[in-house]
Amino acid sequence: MSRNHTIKLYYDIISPYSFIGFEALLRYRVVWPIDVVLKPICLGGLFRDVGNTPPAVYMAKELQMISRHFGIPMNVPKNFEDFVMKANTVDACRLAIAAQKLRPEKAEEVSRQLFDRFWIDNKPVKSEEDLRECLKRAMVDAPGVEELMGLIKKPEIKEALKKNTKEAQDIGAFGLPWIEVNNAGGGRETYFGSDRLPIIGEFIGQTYHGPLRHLSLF
Ligand SMILES: N[C@@H](CCC(=O)N[C@@H](CS)C(=O)NCC(=O)O)C(=O)O
Repeated sequence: MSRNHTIKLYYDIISPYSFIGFEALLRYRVVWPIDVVLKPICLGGLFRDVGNTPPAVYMAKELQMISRHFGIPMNVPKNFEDFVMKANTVDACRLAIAAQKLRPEKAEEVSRQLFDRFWIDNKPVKSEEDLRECLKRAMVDAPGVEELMGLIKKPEIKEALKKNTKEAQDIGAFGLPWIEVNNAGGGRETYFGSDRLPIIGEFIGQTYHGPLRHLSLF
């Protein structure tokens, strides 16, 4: 049995701060004794259910600075609001869940490729072709690509995305990334945002050394 702290990360590919939180936590897995559990959800559904309509004020400029800080080459399109409002990442998030079920060893890389395509290449992650491209980049084998593309249409995967979204709501989420930390001593805390690693560190008795610490360990 693992004696690590368990961190659940609730995220949606549409959320740029989720991308930062995803990479930040996965990087810290080699720095802190943590297990990271990925929980793709539907941010639109969460906002609707909790009645949140957040303003996108200052986000575009701030994101460019944050991505530099983290060394994640995100691109914030000029038509940022339009880009996000017109996007649909529901099937992308279903694919992230399907990968956890069918190709767990590829699940992280599938999410990463979806985030990369949307937030680095600024390309949609909506059509079958878009999603197939991400699976190929994640080095999923050809039969796996076909199985996963079939699986995202199945009720069990649609339900799993709804279940994760409801679970996030039940633990207080109103935005993303939403992070639940269960420390090894039995304590539990939840956090909103990719910028909470210093206080998460405090909760699990670890020090935060900035966004690039993992690089100095190899
Ligand atoms: N300070 C947080 C901001 C996160 C954030 O603004 N997330 C957006 C989605 S990308 C959200 O859920 N906003 C809801 C709200 O602000 O109420 C961070 O750095 O991660």
